[in-house]
Amino acid sequence: MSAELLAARGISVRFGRLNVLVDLDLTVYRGELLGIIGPNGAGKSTLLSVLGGTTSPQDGRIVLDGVDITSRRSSWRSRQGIATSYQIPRPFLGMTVYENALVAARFAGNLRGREAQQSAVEAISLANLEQFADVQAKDLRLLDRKRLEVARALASKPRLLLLDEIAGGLTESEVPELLALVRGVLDAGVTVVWIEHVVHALLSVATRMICLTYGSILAEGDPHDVMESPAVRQVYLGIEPDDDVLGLDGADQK
Ligand SMILES: Nc1ncnc2c1ncn2[C@@H]1O[C@H](COP(=O)(O)OP(=O)(O)OP(=O)(O)O)[C@@H](O)[C@H]1O
Repeated sequence: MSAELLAARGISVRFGRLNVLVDLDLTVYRGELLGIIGPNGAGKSTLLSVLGGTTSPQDGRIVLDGVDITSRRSSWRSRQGIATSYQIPRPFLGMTVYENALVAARFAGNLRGREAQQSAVEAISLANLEQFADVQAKDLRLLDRKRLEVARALASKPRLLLLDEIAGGLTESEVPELLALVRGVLDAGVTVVWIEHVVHALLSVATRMICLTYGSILAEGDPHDVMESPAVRQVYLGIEPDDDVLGLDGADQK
């Protein structure tokens, strides 16, 4: 079995005259958590939607586990194991947590009967939502709706989970609970690609990191090395090479 789960090659996306992704190559390795950061408008969400199949690139190829999926729709990709969770959860509000997970297992995962039921139960358990299984989604607080969003994705039995800014809107005290869930997903053997602006959250779980800017990869590698790269600090954090962010220059002045 190859270490590569997904390979995107030469991906270009243009919206009118705007080049959003430019001849981009991306490899996702089995079992990793690949974090993607970058300034607003860098093309991160577009990249995720290209992988998930909701945006078609003008150029490029995407291969999942040796199978060319470039021309496959998002519904086909979800049945083949690519699931996405978005920043703003969109569960069926009038359905219970269990019903939401079951619908995802059946329609996104194409599972039937007991297999669908079992997958829904396992996903709810992994998302730590058992106590809310019979609660309607509309009655959940934001953190639990986010858990449900991830549970719905897990119920389809993904090989690759795409997370689009799922920490957005949470309080600082809620972020660790979300991180525990993401760690559980990784431990369950699901490969994860996570776009996030809450960088400290991403840094605590990412095994590899990419910084995108203007639709191209600016830096790639060990998460802390990427964050410390002068180019990333300049483009993403707005810290110029000469900036004395720690106040060291003044330390010796009397
Ligand atoms: N469907 C679309 N039609 C036209 N332009 C689009 C479309 N989707 C995205 N864009 C533009 O493409 C660029 C990249 O958007 P994208 O959402 O991928 O960036 P991002 O890196 O995810 O940004 P953010 O961090 O703000 O979410 C932006 O300029 C955006 O306005």
